[in-house]
Amino acid sequence: MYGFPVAKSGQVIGLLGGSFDPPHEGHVHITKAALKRFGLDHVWWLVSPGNPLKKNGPAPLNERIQAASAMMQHPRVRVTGIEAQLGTRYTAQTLQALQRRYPGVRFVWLMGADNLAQFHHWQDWRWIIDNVPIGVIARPGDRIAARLSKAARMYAQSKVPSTASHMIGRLPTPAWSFVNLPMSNQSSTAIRARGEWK
Ligand SMILES: Nc1ncnc2c1ncn2[C@@H]1O[C@H](COP(=O)(O)OP(=O)(O)OP(=O)(O)O)[C@@H](O)[C@H]1O
Ligand SMILES: O=C(O)c1ccc[n+]([C@@H]2O[C@H](COP(=O)([O-])O)[C@@H](O)[C@H]2O)c1
Repeated sequence: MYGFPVAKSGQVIGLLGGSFDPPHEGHVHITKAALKRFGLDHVWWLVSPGNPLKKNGPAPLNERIQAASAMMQHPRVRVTGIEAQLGTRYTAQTLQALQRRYPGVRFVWLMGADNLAQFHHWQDWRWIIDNVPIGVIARPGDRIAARLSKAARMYAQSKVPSTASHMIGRLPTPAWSFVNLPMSNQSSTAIRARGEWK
C-alpha cells in the first residue's frame, strides 16, 4: 500500500511512533515543533500495528493510516506503516531494521513525556537510548513523572540542554533532550471516550 520513504545519507529523520487511534492535532503540533526544535530534515510517522504494552487492539491499520494522512499534511512529513511492512512490533527491533535499511541516515526517536515516564518498561530500552538519539516533547500532566523517571535519572549525564536540542541528531549517543512547548492537551483516549472515533 505504501512504499518505504526515500532518505539520503546524512539526513536527520525524526520518527514519531504511535497508535494514532485516532490521530489528532496534538500529533500535528508536536511534529511541526520537533522539525524545528530537533533540527530534523523530515519526520516519518510510524503508525503502529499495535502497542505491545496495550491490551486492547486499535482500529484497523489502514483506517488509522488514512486518517493520519488526511490530518498530517506537510511537505517534510510522511505517514507510514513501516512497522507492518518490516514485520516489527517493538521499537528496538524497528530501529535496528531501519538503521540496517538506511545506512548513513541519522534517526531520532520522538515521543511525548508520557512515554519517557514508561520508557524503562520497553523492550531493550537501554539499547534504544544507547544507540538512537531521543527527542522528548512536553505533555500536560506528564512533565514531572518524565523528569523523575528511571530512564531520565539513569541517563542524566546524557541529557542535552534544550538550547542545544537542534543538534541532537548529530551528537554521539546516548543523547536525549526534553523540550518545553506551548502544550496541547489533545489525546486519542479522550477522543475515543467522546465517541468521536471507531
Ligand atoms: N498532546 C500531546 N502532547 C505531546 N505528545 C503527544 C501528545 N499526543 C500524543 N503525543 C505523543 O505522540 C506519540 C503517539 O501518541 P499516541 O498515538 O499514543 O496518541 P495518544 O494521544 O497518546 O493516545 P492514547 O491516549 O491512546 O495513549 C506518543 O509518543 C505520545 O506521547
Ligand atoms: O518497544 C516497546 O516495548 C514499546 C512499548 C510501548 C510503546 N512503544 C512504542 O511507542 C510508540 C507510542 O506508543 P502509543 O501506544 O503510546 O501510541 C509506538 O511506536 C509504540 O510501538 C514501544
